Amino acid sequence: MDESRFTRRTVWLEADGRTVGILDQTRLPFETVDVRLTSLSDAETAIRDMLVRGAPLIGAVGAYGMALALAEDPSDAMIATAYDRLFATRPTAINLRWALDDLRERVAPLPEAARADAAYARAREISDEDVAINRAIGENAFRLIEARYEAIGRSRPVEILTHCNAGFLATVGWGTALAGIFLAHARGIPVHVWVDETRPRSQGAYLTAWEMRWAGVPHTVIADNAGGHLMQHGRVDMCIVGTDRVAANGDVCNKIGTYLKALAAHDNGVPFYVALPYPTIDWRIADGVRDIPIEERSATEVTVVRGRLPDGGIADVTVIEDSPAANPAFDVTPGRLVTGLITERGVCAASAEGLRGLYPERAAAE
Ligand SMILES: CSC[C@H]1O[C@H](OP(=O)(O)O)[C@H](O)[C@@H]1O
Repeated sequence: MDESRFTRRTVWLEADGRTVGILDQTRLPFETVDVRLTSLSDAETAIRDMLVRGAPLIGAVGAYGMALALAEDPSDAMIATAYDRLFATRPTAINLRWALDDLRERVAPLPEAARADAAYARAREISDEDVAINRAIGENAFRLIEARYEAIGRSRPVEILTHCNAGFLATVGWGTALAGIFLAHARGIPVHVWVDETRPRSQGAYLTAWEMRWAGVPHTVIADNAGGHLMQHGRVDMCIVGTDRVAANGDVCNKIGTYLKALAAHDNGVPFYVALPYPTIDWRIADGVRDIPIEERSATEVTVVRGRLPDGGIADVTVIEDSPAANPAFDVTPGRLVTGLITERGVCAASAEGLRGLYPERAAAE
């Protein structure tokens, strides 16, 4: 298998060693457009306006954003300014804070002349580590899919439901929730993926479906409200989703609508898995439902939809007029509704004990 297909750079460093390249995900699936980031402001805009999105990818671009800032001005004041401006772009995905904390800790002790190079080098390390971690998550998820295939007597494809986009577009490579699906398909285990469209930004319909077509994985896009019905009628063998922050008690924050899928899965005895790399764990939050900050995005994301016109052009169309709209971008699923957390180290219960068992050194350090 040509694994490079799944490590398409969603973020990369240009040959000049300073300019940062990204795939503009606001244009997918209608157009494939690369954008060059050359300043702190460019990185801020890219994250805030979701040209890049997905917790691990936001973390990697945040790291490059710090490097871009220090290339402009390597002062202590710029470290603080860049940290605050990048941190403020999106409040929920913990990977952004994790990356900014990491960069600040590494560059602050250095002489100003060494800071930019060190920041670029660390941003590259974070990016490369993300690809490796997600590949490991994929292997652990693959084993769950393979076991499910055996459990159904290898009689038909494994039916997997996913929400939003947690594929390679949400990371630097491989993805989290989708990594195991890519591996199962490539290794000849038949799978079919129910792709929640995931309103209002439609990351499922626009991005996950694009990845499924890219990888040749059989899939069907469904309205967000269809998943419960499919589970009720035995059409789903397992759910696998990504996450933007997992609290120390195992509560899972993910795209709005995830909690409703978890409730339907629990009610119908469908295993509900969440895939995540270690930077997505927030050891400082004891109760995710209570304490994870939920991003409120613009109501226009609900009232305006991007699509292709009959003449082939792309346009944003207002589909809701003259009424107020609300747009909480995430919700939190209690760990009791999660069958297991799939990490690079293995699968554990969505609980404080489960997480401490996989990451004893990190739990102790916080
Ligand atoms: C692997 S993290 C993917 C995660 O991020 C998405 O949020 P957004 O598209 O708003 O950045 C969504 O919650 C996905 O599950």
